Amino acid sequence: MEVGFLGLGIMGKAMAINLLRHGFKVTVWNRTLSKCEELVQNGASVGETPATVVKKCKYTIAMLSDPSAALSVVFDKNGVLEHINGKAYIDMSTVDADTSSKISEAIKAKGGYFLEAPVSGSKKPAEDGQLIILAAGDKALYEEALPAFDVLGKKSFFLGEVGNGAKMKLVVNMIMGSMINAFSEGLTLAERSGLNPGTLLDVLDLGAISNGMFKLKGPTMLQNSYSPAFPLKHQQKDMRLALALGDENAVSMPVAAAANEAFKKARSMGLGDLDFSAVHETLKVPDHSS
Ligand SMILES: NC(=O)C1=CN([C@@H]2O[C@H](COP(=O)(O)OP(=O)(O)OC[C@H]3O[C@@H](n4cnc5c(N)ncnc54)[C@H](OP(=O)(O)O)[C@@H]3O)[C@@H](O)[C@H]2O)C=CC1
Ligand SMILES: O=CCCC(=O)O
Repeated sequence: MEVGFLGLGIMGKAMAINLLRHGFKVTVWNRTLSKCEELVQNGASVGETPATVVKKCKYTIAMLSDPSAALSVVFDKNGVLEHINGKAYIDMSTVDADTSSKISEAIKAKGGYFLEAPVSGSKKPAEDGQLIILAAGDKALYEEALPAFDVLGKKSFFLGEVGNGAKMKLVVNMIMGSMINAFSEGLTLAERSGLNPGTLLDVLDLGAISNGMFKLKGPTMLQNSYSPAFPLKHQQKDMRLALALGDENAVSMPVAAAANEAFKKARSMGLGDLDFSAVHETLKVPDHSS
């Protein structure tokens, strides 16, 4: 199976390498061209623009930072739309349902096929082919894409009409962003009240709220180490988009709103490119209010 791959950031690079390792022929494109070099060393070809990749490949996957990047790669000059007639486009970026629907409508109007397929799971699951794929849109395309999804992920869900994958992803990340803030507050409270936060990690791990994220991020947060697996700026984008979904549906989300403020504060402190667990640093800023 020959696939195109647009966007070689933390996730896209790992996913494209995985496809190559499993025998897929992959043609890559990235806005910053130098990031294609490592993929070429792994056997990929390079396309000069999104349009040339789509022209060459029957299926093209995208993994881009946010709604504005996802729209630009499709609609701009030399973008996906130029050669989409008869071709398939699978956008795995985390965006909102409106963005996904705009892309879907434009692609279908030009005679192409569209599936949204955002993922749960971060850098390591991407490297290991252990993502959770949240697909929606063209069911026939979903079935054709399963050989690729089986390499990229441990489980794929088909969620119905375009937008449902985006919404599911935003709900999951809204929960995750709220949880990391509660966790960070707990670590800080333990430390400031004279407890050993390492012992708190052990206690949490034995109880009902034990989870993979606390296990993975707890030790590195205690070391103030935030090498990016999931960049904080993307987590804040997901909180913002999830809160907008809450607005549309009149769902009150005070916990998520507070978590979003913490991520915004972290971004204002210049931490946007670090891992999302760097939100922990916001609690270290002295509070002069008392
Ligand atoms: N990291 C993670 O753990 C996870 C991330 N996601 C989601 O996956 C997507 C990618 O995340 P991740 O790989 O971490 O992000 P990165 O920031 O590492 O990569 C972003 C990619 O988008 C490209 N890009 C950004 N703006 C534009 C633009 N205007 N035009 C074209 N290309 C653009 C970047 O190109 P360039 O190299 O030129 O900057 C890069 O290839 C995001 O939507 C994120 O929310 C989903 C699950 C987990
Ligand atoms: O969008 C990023 C999600 C990260 C994760 O699921 O661990």
